[in-house]
Amino acid sequence: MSTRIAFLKGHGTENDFVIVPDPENAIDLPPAAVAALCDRRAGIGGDGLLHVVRSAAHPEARDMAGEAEWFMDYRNGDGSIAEMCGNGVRVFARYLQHAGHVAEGDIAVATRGGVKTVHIAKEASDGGTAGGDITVGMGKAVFPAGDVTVSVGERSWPARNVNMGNPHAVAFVDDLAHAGDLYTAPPFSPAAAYPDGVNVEFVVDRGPRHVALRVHERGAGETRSCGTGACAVAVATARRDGADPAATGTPVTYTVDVPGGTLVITERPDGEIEMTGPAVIVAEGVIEAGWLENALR
Ligand SMILES: N[C@@H](CCC[C@H](N)C(=O)O)C(=O)O
Repeated sequence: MSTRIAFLKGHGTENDFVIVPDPENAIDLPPAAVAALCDRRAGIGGDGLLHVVRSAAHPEARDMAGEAEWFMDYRNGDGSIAEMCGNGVRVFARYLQHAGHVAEGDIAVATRGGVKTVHIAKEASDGGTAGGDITVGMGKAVFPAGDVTVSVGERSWPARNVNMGNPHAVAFVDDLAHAGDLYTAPPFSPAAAYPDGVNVEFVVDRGPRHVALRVHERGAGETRSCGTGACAVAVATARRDGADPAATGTPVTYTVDVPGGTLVITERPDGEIEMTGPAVIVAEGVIEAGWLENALR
């Protein structure tokens, strides 16, 4: 482990990340190091960590290097690995722009969930400091068969099993407060539905094609936003509402309010899902020499 590591801090709708630029994949980031960096009291703090590596330098991304120069090696805040992070990929693209690796417009980013197309919009004409919104082609949702139940305390709900590269259980509730404090992961059944754990979204209606969610993320706890979760919620809500773009040939758009902001999700007739939202770089610095070694003792 190098003793001096440059980092940045960023967020997308308040889903926040420690960003570790490491083009040549020279930094060893075992799960305990990631958890120490994401610790909100003793570390920098974040729901997750974005390890920024050239695809050609990472064994999991080498075969995507021809399509996408950069690989988002995403880790959850507890150090576990996830297939995809929707807010993370927007913040990742914002970092690449901030560092001068890419310009506004279309880029490709390699992820464990495949290559994602990302569009970095021009900065808003009002000169907002966060830059323009970023739109990500999130791929298609998969609906694994079988009923799932999610519970919190005495209450339980049927949930829609949606896979956005990573697993989600989407439960429609009468009141977001019914999700409780979400200090622990909501139990689900059957256990076989999610052998590797699950992200659980609780959803209420806000208006026509407008919903709000709370989320408990696998590997992070309750967060202020989840991009893949918002996509899972949009498609689950569309099916509940009888809206299927593949059947009608018309794209369907949902506005998804999350505790940390708003995301706009469109499902196209070919099943491709696009997510649009903000991505902000907050700070940058250097990790104190020796701190990580001490944290890992
Ligand atoms: N916050 C993310 C999802 C991160 C991964 C998730 N916790 C998992 O383990 O699948 C997002 O914005 O999609």
